[in-house]
Amino acid sequence: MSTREYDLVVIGAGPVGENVADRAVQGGLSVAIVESELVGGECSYWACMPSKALLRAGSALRAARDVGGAAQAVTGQVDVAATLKRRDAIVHEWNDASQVEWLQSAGIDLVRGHGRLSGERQVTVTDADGRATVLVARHAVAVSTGTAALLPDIPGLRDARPWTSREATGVRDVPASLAILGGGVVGSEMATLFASFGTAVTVIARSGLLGGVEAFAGEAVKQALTDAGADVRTGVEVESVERIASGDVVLSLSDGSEVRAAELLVATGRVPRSQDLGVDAVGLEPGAWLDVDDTLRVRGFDWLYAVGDVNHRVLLTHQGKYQARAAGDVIAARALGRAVDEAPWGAHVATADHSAVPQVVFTDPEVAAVGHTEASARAAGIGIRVLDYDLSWVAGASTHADHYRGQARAIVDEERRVLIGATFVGPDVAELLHAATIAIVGEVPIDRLWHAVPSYPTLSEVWLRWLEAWGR
Ligand SMILES: Cc1cc2nc3c(=O)[nH]c(=O)nc-3n(C[C@H](O)[C@H](O)[C@H](O)COP(=O)(O)OP(=O)(O)OC[C@H]3O[C@@H](n4cnc5c(N)ncnc54)[C@H](O)[C@@H]3O)c2cc1C
Ligand SMILES: NC(=O)c1ccc[n+]([C@@H]2O[C@H](COP(=O)([O-])OP(=O)(O)OC[C@H]3O[C@@H](n4cnc5c(N)ncnc54)[C@H](O)[C@@H]3O)[C@@H](O)[C@H]2O)c1
Repeated sequence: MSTREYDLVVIGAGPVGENVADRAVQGGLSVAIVESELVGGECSYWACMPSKALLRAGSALRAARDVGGAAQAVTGQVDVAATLKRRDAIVHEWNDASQVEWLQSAGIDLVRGHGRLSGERQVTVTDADGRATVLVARHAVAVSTGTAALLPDIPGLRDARPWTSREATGVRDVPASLAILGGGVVGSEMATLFASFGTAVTVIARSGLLGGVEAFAGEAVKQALTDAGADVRTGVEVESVERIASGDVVLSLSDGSEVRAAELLVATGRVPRSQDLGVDAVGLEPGAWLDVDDTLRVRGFDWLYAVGDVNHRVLLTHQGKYQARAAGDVIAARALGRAVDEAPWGAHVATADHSAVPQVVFTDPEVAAVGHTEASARAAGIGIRVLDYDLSWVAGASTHADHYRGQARAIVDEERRVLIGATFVGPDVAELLHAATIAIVGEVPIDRLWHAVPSYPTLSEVWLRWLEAWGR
């Protein structure tokens, strides 16, 4: 067994761990990063990148079909083989050589193998041949091990060999039919994707689609999926699952009906990858989320940090990377005795996690949201005004597409007279989102927004319509 010493040891080289390590090196620390699978993590190989690569062909085709002149040039369906090939290129054929090269260029030492905490400031890494290396951290250990798919306790489910998001995003043989359990972000995006491939999709959701965003967004996605031929069943649960002799999967639902499909995708949320992480060696519970303060330090420790999905603050790559920038900087500052800025919106805290999280869901239509929804603002006791506008009424929508359908909602804090939430639903709304994020984080007074003039004719003119609804 060999022992090596570093200022910081990071476990997990997903997008978040990579960024913690990079910032700490830039701050003057020596850093080792431990990875058991591929450098780049879930996001690069089995989540964000392959899913968005696969969804793009369908969305580009839908966009062209709704523009007279372009529509006439579209004579076929999505070319599935070509789409899978493009996905393979975007995930670098599941080879992490380029990410390893980047780690080297950034001055971060990679230790391949499974990392486990083996004591205070100590990580033991076991490689594929069973050899152990002990990494001693002079200052801190950061856990960025992410999440795995949650499989609910439904009779027969595990034996039916269901897909998780990994099999769906890594698909090679597109099934003729697919049942999807769960109507959250993964379920809705994968339903959109496989419907675009011509698969007969059935979604089974116990409530509506996309809980957590404004209800009109989930309803628009449900309508579009139904229009695309998918069977979307909401308000039902799966009671049991069986893979029958023919190879199909049969699901028995709470309303007495059955669904039969070639494959079943389970998209019912995530569990933290803390089960086999040695957290019990430092008094924490295996399999639990790691609870952190705003500097991403695990509560009760002065040397242990948890950054990204595994801390359960926000399960999104960009927000995890934002946390990583704060964590890498604060670890270096604390190690080297520099000033720490822990005030809200300071350099060393992830304040935006609480009030300004942006997310784009790449369904048809796209859903882009940041900050509060009407329901979350009211639940927080904030006095608000809701400004709704039909996106198809702005001039830009009529040139963008022939039958543009969309909706936009702003949530304004009446007392502070600032925007605290925005939701856009419609084709190509993703790029509208960042302006709203800036307005929320910057707490731009609504009266000043009158001077932020959207270009004509763009979809951004919805900002003007919101202001007109607010009044001056
Ligand atoms: C299908 C799908 C699509 C998604 N799409 C988007 C999207 O479009 N946009 C978005 O913002 N978010 C998206 N997400 C969420 C996003 O994938 C996560 O928020 C992001 O991957 C979290 O990054 P992370 O670095 O914390 O964890 P991960 O990306 O999960 O990386 C963790 C790394 O740690 C390694 N690891 C785990 N345990 C150990 C150990 N004990 N020892 C050594 N290494 C270990 C793992 O192998 C992995 O490489 C999607 C998720 C899914 C499932
Ligand atoms: N575009 C993006 O930003 C993007 C894309 C995919 C995933 N992600 C992130 O990845 C994370 C995981 O996504 P997800 O869709 O797995 O989780 P989720 O939490 O978004 O949705 C899970 C859904 O499954 C339902 N569910 C849970 N248990 C169930 C059961 N026993 N039976 C039926 N339904 C059940 C929940 O009610 C919920 O609607 C999310 O936090 C999401 O933000 C982001």
